Amino acid sequence: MAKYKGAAFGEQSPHPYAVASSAYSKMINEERSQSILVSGESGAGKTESTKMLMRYLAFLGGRAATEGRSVEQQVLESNPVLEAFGNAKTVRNNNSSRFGKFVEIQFDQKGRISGAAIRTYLLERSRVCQISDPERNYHCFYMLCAAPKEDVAKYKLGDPRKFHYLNQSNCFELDGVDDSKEYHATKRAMEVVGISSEEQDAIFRIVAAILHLGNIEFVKRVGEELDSSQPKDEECYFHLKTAAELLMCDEKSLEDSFCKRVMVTRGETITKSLDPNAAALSRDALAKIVYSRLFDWIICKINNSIGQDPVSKSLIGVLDIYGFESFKTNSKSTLQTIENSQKYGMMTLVDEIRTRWKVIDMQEISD
Ligand SMILES: Nc1ncnc2c1ncn2[C@@H]1O[C@H](COP(=O)(O)OP(=O)(O)OP(=O)(O)O)[C@@H](O)[C@H]1O
Repeated sequence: MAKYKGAAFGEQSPHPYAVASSAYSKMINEERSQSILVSGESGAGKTESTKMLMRYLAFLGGRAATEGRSVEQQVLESNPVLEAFGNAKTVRNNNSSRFGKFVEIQFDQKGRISGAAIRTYLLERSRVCQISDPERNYHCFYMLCAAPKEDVAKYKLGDPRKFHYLNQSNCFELDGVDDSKEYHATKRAMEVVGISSEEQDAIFRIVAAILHLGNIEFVKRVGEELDSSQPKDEECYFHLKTAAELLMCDEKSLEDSFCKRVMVTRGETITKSLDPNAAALSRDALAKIVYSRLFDWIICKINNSIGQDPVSKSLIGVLDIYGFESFKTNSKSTLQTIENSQKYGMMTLVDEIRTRWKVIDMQEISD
């Protein structure tokens, strides 16, 4: 680190430290905020490079250890929490970030770090309900299944192979990763970033509730002719009840929110029963929205704990964007759609998705 300090860009061998050093010097000398864009294919090393950039900025602008836990320490310590809830195993990377991240490091007049903010966007919500072999869902689900016995019993969990949102893929474990140890490490990191033990319990209750939601299957309601649905059997009713308990909501209302659709027209409210397929889609939609709101809440909590400097002089932003991927199911028409969107603008892409996949929710489109 010391070797790169003050060295001209290109003087030392290529390294993220050289980029961070150059951004810092420019910020001081030109009195202007700087941004570093970290881009590359999935698995190229963007997240690891981002961590190195942060460590180097902390080295240049950090405070002495005697001044208590610093902003830069907190930013670095928030990584395990972000990774537990926003990273998953993909074909290319066992710890792939499934969200974009912009970390803003704020500096004071003297070039010392005075605050920070983490902004995230476009978490891949579809992964919560749908995974393909040999990928995994978000790490936190497996960690919770591998938690100490009393926690597993409290959340009524168990073997991850029993949960539909996890067993669509045959991959449950990662080489060299012990999920039970990761569970403890994540809880420790949560504590460091200011998430209390009650809040941790609330977070894990939601994670467990999502797994229970996924196990509610629907069948046509007995004796009804038109579209209708109800949980398939006793086991499904158990998962419904457990999910309601964990989410602290009414079981019947939760069931109705899957099996019925309420439409409000001028002056009247119409309740329409849904068929089993539509009910399963409602269940998945709820799981996705709850998970993405949980993720946003965690980020917000971390930001409050780190603290921003409202009068900071300048900042260095580090953008760690999504890695590019080529899926097996990338059809020619999908690629054509993306090419068209580049030619004609974003709205073309949005419209094409709307018509081709009949999606109307904007968040679904961005996913
Ligand atoms: N500098 C490095 N030294 C050693 N190993 C590295 C380094 N950078 C990355 N790796 C290895 O490559 C893996 C993938 O890196 P990383 O998660 O940073 O990729 P990424 O580009 O952020 O991918 P994604 O877009 O999927 O999130 C890491 O888990 C690590 O094993």
